[in-house]
Amino acid sequence: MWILEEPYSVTVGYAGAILAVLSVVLIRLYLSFSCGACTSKKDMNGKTVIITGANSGIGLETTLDLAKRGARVIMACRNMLEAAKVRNTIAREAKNDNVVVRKLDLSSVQSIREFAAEINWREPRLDVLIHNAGMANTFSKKVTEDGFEVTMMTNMFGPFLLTHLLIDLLKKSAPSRIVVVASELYRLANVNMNKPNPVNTLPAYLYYASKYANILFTRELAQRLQGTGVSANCLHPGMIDSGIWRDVPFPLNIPVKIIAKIFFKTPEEGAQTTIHLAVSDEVNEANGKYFMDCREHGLSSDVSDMGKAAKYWEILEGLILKPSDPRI
Ligand SMILES: NC(=O)c1ccc[n+]([C@@H]2O[C@H](COP(=O)([O-])OP(=O)(O)OC[C@H]3O[C@@H](n4cnc5c(N)ncnc54)[C@H](O)[C@@H]3O)[C@@H](O)[C@H]2O)c1
Repeated sequence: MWILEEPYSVTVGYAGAILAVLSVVLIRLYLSFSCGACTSKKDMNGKTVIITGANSGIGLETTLDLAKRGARVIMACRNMLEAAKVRNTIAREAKNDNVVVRKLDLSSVQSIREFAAEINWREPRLDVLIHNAGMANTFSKKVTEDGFEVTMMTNMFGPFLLTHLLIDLLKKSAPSRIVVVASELYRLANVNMNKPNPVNTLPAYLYYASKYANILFTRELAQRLQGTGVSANCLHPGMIDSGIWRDVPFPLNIPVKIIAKIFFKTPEEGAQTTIHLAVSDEVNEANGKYFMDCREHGLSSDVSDMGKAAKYWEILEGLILKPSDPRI
């Protein structure tokens, strides 16, 4: 075996370490330059924005940016204690006291109805609704108190119900916007029209399916809202080093954490396309589109199928809406 003399092996060791650090720095630099940043300087004074899942990751960074622009930001969160702490930091940093926390658990029909009732009662206007909250349940199958599979409920059925319950306020405040945080991982899945509430499907697959459903939903929503002054667009934030990976089980979580630290973007970088869709005048005319790095992107042909989107919409109506709920 060929063994280096000690001074050489130390030199090679140092050189290797320097090369590794340099590679990571270069990767990080590339990631931050390749990430399209929202360039709009738009002031949001007088505008009200609701953002779900606002207390961590992409949602937190989006909230901070919108608060700095002067918006009234309603942080719709599950964990009130955690959200209140984050809210205070954001209000201080943004010098905006008009940031409030409201309780919303998207996995509970009752919580969604209570949240929407409070908003409709308290808020005179709603300019932007951002469906940001999301969860990825890797292995454990879970059914909610209402009998829905938890990932589909949180990521798709809940936002569908919430949109219906807030649509009159959005229309009253037009021009207004709905922004849906989907994912490029939609390409790995499909929705099952015959089994829309897939309680016995592999949970990891359902994250991808819920993101596919988010895109179908946005496209049909945009079509139905034409002429109302309310637009709906969706986006992929990039691969982001956020809490979404927290449920990856041991020992898989260790390489995932390392990969995320090196190769994924920061939550601040990940928030840019959401912010762009929420504020920028450049997207005034966009409706039913998919964005990435603050630019419009193409979709696969099957998720662009409007017949499929219309059919899925009707299934969701039957699954989650009451006859007395507003229809879009
Ligand atoms: N991180 C990524 O690489 C990535 C990639 C593509 C898309 N996304 C999407 O971005 C969005 C934001 O995720 P993130 O990466 O910031 O992760 P995150 O886990 O930091 O944020 C998700 C937020 O959703 C909230 N949430 C989860 N379940 C909820 C429920 N039942 N009711 C209310 N709130 C709930 C969480 O509390 C959290 O605040 C998600 O929709 C996610 O699917 C993330």
